[in-house]
Amino acid sequence: MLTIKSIRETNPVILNVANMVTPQHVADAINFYGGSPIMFTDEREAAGLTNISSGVVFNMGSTNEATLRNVIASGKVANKRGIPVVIDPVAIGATELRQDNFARAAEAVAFDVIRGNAGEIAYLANVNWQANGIDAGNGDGDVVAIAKKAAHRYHCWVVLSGVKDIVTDGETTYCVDNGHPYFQTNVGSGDMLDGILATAIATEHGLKALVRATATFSIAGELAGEKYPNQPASFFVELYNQLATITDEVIDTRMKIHQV
Ligand SMILES: Nc1ncnc2c1ncn2[C@@H]1O[C@H](COP(=O)(O)OP(=O)(O)OP(=O)(O)O)[C@@H](O)[C@H]1O
Ligand SMILES: Cc1ncsc1CCO
Ligand SMILES: [Mg+2]
Repeated sequence: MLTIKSIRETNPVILNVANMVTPQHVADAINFYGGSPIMFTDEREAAGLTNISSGVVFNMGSTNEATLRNVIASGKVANKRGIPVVIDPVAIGATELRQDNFARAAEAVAFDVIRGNAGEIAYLANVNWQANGIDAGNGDGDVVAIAKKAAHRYHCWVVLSGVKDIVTDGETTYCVDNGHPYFQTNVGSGDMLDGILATAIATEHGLKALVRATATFSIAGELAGEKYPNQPASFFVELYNQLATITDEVIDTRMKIHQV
């Protein structure tokens, strides 16, 4: 089982192609959870940094031609070395450029995990959904079916986040029922989850590790929300405190997961 102790002992280096909005949030989340974050922007060190990493995260939130090259260069090395790749198709429904960029990344790189909200994963599953920019938006599709369809299409694990998080390999599917509405109030909580997931599977590769990491992040948010029930910004700072101090006992007690 993935434990907090094993994550902290492993202290895996997690390489990030970040977006321009939330790199500090992502670095802090990885660091407080027990990983060692590093960001880069120059393609000339993509291979060198991937070589020293145990997990990579590609956030497609503000990609340009240079960052897309970084994703492909790092992803190819990660695939060759068996280093897990997490990709976040931020707002992929919004523009054709985002869709082309994701397709180019998918053509060159095999992903271990796609993590997105319902609007993003619905786009990848070819299911009609009214996404709202970076936010999930509205749709009446079944999120379990959508996540499974995307997992089959890209041959990888999918974590579809929201009020309930769906974690699937396309066959075995778990629903995580923990969380707090203030996650949605804060920009970048999904990006932070990407880093948490990479840190988890860099420590222990498997669907169960992804499920536990997803629940851990949501439980940290529940605890933060209990401390600051009416202060969404304080919630976000407290989320870091909770990530830094959460224990396996608390996770075991509070975790609400079921197979669907
Ligand atoms: N209404 C909610 N209730 C409980 N938990 C939520 C809620 N909305 C989101 N979460 C949690 O927030 C985290 C991020 O998921 P979310 O779907 O908001 O990502 P996102 O839309 O990609 O965010 P961002 O683009 O701002 O980074 C997940 O851990 C998820 O469980
Ligand atoms: C606001 C925003 N724009 C591009 S990425 C990002 C952060 C949420 O992913
Ligand atoms: Mg997002």
